[in-house]
Amino acid sequence: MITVESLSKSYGGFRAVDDVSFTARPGRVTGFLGPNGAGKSTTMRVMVGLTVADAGEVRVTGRRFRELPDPGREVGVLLDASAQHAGRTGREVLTIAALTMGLPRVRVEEMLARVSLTDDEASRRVRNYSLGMRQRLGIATALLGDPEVLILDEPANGLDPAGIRWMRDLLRDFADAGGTVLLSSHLLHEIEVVADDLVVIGNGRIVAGGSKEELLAGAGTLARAADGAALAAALQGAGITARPTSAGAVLAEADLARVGAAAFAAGIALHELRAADGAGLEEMFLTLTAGSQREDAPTHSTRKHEGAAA
Ligand SMILES: Nc1ncnc2c1ncn2[C@@H]1O[C@H](COP(=O)(O)OP(=O)(O)OP(=O)(O)O)[C@@H](O)[C@H]1O
Repeated sequence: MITVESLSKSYGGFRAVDDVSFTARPGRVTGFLGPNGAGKSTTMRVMVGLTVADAGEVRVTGRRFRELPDPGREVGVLLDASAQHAGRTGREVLTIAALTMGLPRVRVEEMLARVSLTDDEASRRVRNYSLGMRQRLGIATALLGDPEVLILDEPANGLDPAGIRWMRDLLRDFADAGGTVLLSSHLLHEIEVVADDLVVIGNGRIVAGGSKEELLAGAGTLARAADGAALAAALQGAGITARPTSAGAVLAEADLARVGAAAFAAGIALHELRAADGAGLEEMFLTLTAGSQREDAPTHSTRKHEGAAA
């Protein structure tokens, strides 16, 4: 369990994190979602004691991080996969971490196997690792102490599609075994597939939170017709809040039957009518974080890091 209460952090006069509160629960994968610069990394750094908050506090398994007697065995952390010492081999990185935590060396080999780093790769220096290999090594370090909680900042960066699938399965298994997972991303699709709960942050403030089902249920109905503008106008005429999406459809805040009936009454043939699901979630994400998006146009594939995948 991770509990964040009224957390605030400013840099100079700039409020990077503004009165943020949320909970990440055991047995669930919680996706921490927001555009670049929203405050995700700052919040996570405060969680693990790397940044001091101005106000509020974070409890991990009931205690502040600095009060945990054996933090590596309770919380697995991956904030920056490139922060490992470049001159050490992957196996050395894990061995040092294992020794620090008082774990047997056999655990190192177990973790290398768990993250699919081969013997040859484990013997290479980290400076020669690809970003995806660094992420795998970072995950291995996070899992080393068999923690209850995982805190991962953009863990899918640099992973290829098979690696992203592997990461999802790993996080799912971890949560299904009763663990708490908090993972951040600025890519909605990456989070949408794996997360049970979502916390959306924009401009340092929480703008939405809840289970994915709850958020999807509030996402409405997606309808498409030859003339999207005419459809939106007809739905609005019927008292339904409706707006065109970036993909040329209309997103309506009403159930399927009401939207279908309104289109029928207006003599508009629908090409598509379905629960908004992911499309609605994407619209919701862009709307909720509109004030903090860097681009006016809804660019869905904003990729900060090389190799980041949707
Ligand atoms: N040490 C610092 N000094 C000054 N400003 C900072 C510092 N760290 C973060 N910020 C600012 O705080 C804001 C939030 O940054 P943060 O890294 O938490 O965002 P983020 O949501 O993790 O973004 P991204 O998805 O791009 O990683 C940004 O505007 C950033 O420039």
